[in-house]
Amino acid sequence: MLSVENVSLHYGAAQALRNVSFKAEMGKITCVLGRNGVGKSSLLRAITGQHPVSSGAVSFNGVSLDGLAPFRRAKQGVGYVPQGREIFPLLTVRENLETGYAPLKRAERSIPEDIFSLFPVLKTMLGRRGGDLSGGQQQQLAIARALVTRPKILVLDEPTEGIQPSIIKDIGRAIKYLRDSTGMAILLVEQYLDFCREHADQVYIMDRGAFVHEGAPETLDTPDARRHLTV
Ligand SMILES: Nc1ncnc2c1ncn2[C@@H]1O[C@H](COP(=O)(O)OP(=O)(O)OP(=O)(O)O)[C@@H](O)[C@H]1O
Repeated sequence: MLSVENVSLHYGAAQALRNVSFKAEMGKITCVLGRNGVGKSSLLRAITGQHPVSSGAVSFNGVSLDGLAPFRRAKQGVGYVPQGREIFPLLTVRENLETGYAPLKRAERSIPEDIFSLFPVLKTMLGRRGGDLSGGQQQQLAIARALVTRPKILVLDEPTEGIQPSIIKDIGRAIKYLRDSTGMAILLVEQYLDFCREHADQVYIMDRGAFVHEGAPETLDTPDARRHLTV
């Protein structure tokens, strides 16, 4: 499992995470909810190594990730789908997928076929440039690219943001399939309450850089939880 213990993170003098601790278990979908700017992306940056933590510890399956560069975390099995997708617009879909080879040994460098079962549209668009895809197709490509790295934990930053409902459904189906078929851990941050309610096994709510609520998805409907989610 992924374990985050007492992590704080600063941007200069501004503190974005305050002594955050939580766990994301294998074979479970863990969802972190919160309003704009409460620190959700910062939490994922701390986990993936995109930004250094000021204090605290992050480990995955007993291996400390502290101080490791992002590509070394990818080698440990941390797959990242960043906010805004960060597709390479001038590379083709196939080339975007192949950037996921970077942490793999030469013999492992192939595109797993089940990516195309999850997201069939990608197979028909392998030769198209990433920048020509719709937002929803780019999100599917970003998830597929992370899957090429053979992650043991998939970390997604607001995967439903700006995406049409039919593709949100496909993404929901995909993460459930991945959880059930591979037993990987899935950690996602979201503002979209219904998506978390429907798919999460465990939810956390973040407010001003700290967790203020933890429980099963049904607990999202309590007044205490709602207080931290309404704008
Ligand atoms: N690179 C940065 N430099 C300075 N401050 C930053 C930086 N990135 C984020 N912040 C600040 O840190 C706080 C947490 O931001 P973060 O992006 O983690 O929030 P978030 O919950 O992911 O929000 P959103 O839903 O808008 O992505 C915010 O106050 C934000 O303005």
